[in-house]
Amino acid sequence: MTAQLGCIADDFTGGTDLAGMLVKAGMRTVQWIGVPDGPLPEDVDAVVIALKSRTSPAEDAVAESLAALRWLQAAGFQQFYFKYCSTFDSTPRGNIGPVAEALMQALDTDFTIACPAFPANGRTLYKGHLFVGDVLLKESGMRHHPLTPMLDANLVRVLQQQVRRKVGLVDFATVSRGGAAIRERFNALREQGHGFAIVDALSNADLDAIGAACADLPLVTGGSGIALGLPQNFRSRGLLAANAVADALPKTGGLRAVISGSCSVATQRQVDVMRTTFPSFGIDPLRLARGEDLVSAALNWAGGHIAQQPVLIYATATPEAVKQVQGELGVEQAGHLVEHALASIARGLVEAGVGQMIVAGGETSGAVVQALGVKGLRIGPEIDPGVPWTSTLHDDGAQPLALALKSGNFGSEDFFLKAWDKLQ
Ligand SMILES: Nc1ncnc2c1ncn2[C@@H]1O[C@H](COP(=O)(O)OP(=O)(O)O)[C@@H](O)[C@H]1O
Ligand SMILES: O=C(O)[C@@H](O)C(=O)COP(=O)(O)O
Repeated sequence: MTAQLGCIADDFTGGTDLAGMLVKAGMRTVQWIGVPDGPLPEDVDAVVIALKSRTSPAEDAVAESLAALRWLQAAGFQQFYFKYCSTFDSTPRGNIGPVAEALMQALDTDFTIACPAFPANGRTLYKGHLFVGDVLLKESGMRHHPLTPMLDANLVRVLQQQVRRKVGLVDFATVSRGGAAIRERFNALREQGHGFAIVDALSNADLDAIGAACADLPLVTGGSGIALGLPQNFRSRGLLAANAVADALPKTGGLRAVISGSCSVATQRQVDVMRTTFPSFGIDPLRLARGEDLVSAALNWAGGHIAQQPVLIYATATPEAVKQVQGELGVEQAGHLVEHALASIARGLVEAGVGQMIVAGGETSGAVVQALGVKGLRIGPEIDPGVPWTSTLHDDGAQPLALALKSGNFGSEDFFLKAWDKLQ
């Protein structure tokens, strides 16, 4: 049996996070970059179509998500999943709400959940409030995100600003009573006219219970955590092969590089740690804006170091530095300028023999993967929760590239140092 869960992710790191979770839970999963132009491969239980729609204009995000949904429906998928960030990255305009509502309408369903919880990475929800580690979302590093600063932790309120349908809550008291109680609450909310339920979750056991309660929902929306609980629904209906886990990657060699465009607290730390022992090259957006050819400069510099050891090329900066750059260039212009430069550098590095590359940052990964012309990814072993190694899929027999698309917020501080060992 194939084609059980059809997923749409709003960015590429989020896509690999979700795909890695599904592989871990026993679903054979392929990730496509953008809407596929071919048929569904055989023996695939889940497909993740990764879009770069998190920060695009809402109408573009909706149109792309609907195109992805149409492909998944044509491929025979029955249940659908909209994956967004575990820190609910969005602006008051969206895109979580508008995309979710458009998918509901296309699927002719009047109810879904919204649950970004990912306890293994410290994202928990209590009484509708999202915590990142020990603090509320609005007190976490996400308040300084360059593109989607999150200033409110109450997700009922945040989502309500983005949608027409009413948003309700399934609180922890209900979640802790298990799948049947959660399903009852879904029904009650639906009868009261709610279209969305924010669902509390503090642990993986809660995610399992929520997953069980979602077995019959045509559309589930959330972070990657909820994906832990869904495969069991297909397994208990006899729809998954018994020993389906396949996280082995083809062998890749080549030179090693890290490209970092995330400015998250976690990535700043990871960049600092790598800089202390490995050659590194910083990209200054203001110099880019003045027209300096930092792409060639970075590639020339890398050529002198990379044969001996992994190199780091980064735009990662503190919130103060980012604010100053954005003040001079504008938020979007600064983002695009940096993403474009890092993507060109990544392409140059691959042309120069890089075969194993880590990219930090969702938007940054999107730009890099598009510049490399990557169409699909096979999912490999997990480096840290939410970040698997992947290898690029090619239909022309080309040598695959090992890619780790690291969500800005994820990974231990030695992530850029330890990740390579997981490829052996
Ligand atoms: N020094 C900088 N100044 C301004 N913007 C930057 C700087 N460095 C990176 N950026 C931009 O910040 C954004 C970071 O987003 P992203 O790559 O998604 O990281 P994350 O995964 O942490 O959200 C990108 O658009 C990137 O180009
Ligand atoms: O759910 C998550 O936190 C991640 O999978 C994710 O979406 C990553 O986004 P970025 O932080 O923009 O990399």
